[in-house]
Amino acid sequence: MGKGKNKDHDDKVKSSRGSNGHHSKTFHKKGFQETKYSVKKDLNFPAKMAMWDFDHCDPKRCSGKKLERLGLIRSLRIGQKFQGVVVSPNGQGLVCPDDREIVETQGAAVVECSWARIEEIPFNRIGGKHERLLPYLLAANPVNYGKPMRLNCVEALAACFAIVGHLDWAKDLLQHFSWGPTFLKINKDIIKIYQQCTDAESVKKAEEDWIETLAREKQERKEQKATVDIWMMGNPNRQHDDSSDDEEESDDDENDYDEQDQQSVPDLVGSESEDEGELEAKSDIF
Ligand SMILES: C[S@@+](CC[C@H](N)C(=O)[O-])C[C@H]1O[C@@H](n2cnc3c(N)ncnc32)[C@H](O)[C@@H]1O
Repeated sequence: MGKGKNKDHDDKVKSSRGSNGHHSKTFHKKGFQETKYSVKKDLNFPAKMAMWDFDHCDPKRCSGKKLERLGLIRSLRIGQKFQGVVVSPNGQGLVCPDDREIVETQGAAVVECSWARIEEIPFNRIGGKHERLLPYLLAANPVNYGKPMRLNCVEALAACFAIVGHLDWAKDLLQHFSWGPTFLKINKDIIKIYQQCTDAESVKKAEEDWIETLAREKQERKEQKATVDIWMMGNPNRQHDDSSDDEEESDDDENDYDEQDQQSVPDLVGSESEDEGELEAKSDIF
């Protein structure tokens, strides 16, 4: 029995040559066929995917490396260009539904690096003819959860596929990550809007409208909260002072309200500017 088990194991462990030219051993783990060092091709995925990997990240937490282990993505060398859509902080226009044909025929690529070390990337030696930014989307990965624009590599690729109309590809890709489906869930509404656009300009307009709507809704929520807070503070005073002159009391209340209102203005403005800072994180990042 022990012999048979070993034989079975030996059958599964095979030497193969990865895209980086190194020999590597493949092994089976949790239903996937992975390789110890890099690549085991999953030839079933419908789109080509590639990355320039600058090895900035912890391999255990790096989504690009995981895609590579799954055989879904290939590594490109510095100096090598990519024919498909390059989703990159160096992009000019935004990914848009008009990119669909390029993605379908040539695929999509990302730059696997640390956000903190982005200035070290030799963007002039990587990339391609179709370099793109992503429009406003929220990250769902554990490192940058809830932050706009700070997507990791698998989220960036999935976002690109979803925007060009391949939500099915996005789902397939993200299902390899426990938090992956959450990315599509928290961005569901805005992805639908982007999918209905055509070119980069229309996506830009949709993005601006979305950010404006978010900012307005946030402002309204704050105003509602401020009003509720004022009434919560005001009502007990009324109850305590019911013996005093109604008119005078009413004037005081009004003054109190004004004062309160005045005081709350800087607070609202202050916290709103923080929010705007968050909404404008996109321009801060790039
Ligand atoms: C900076 S790396 C971080 C990778 C991370 N260490 C991981 O585990 O995947 C993320 C890459 O995804 C792409 N990306 C993410 N958000 C983007 C955005 N808003 N616009 C353009 N590209 C983006 C870029 O290729 C970027 O270099």
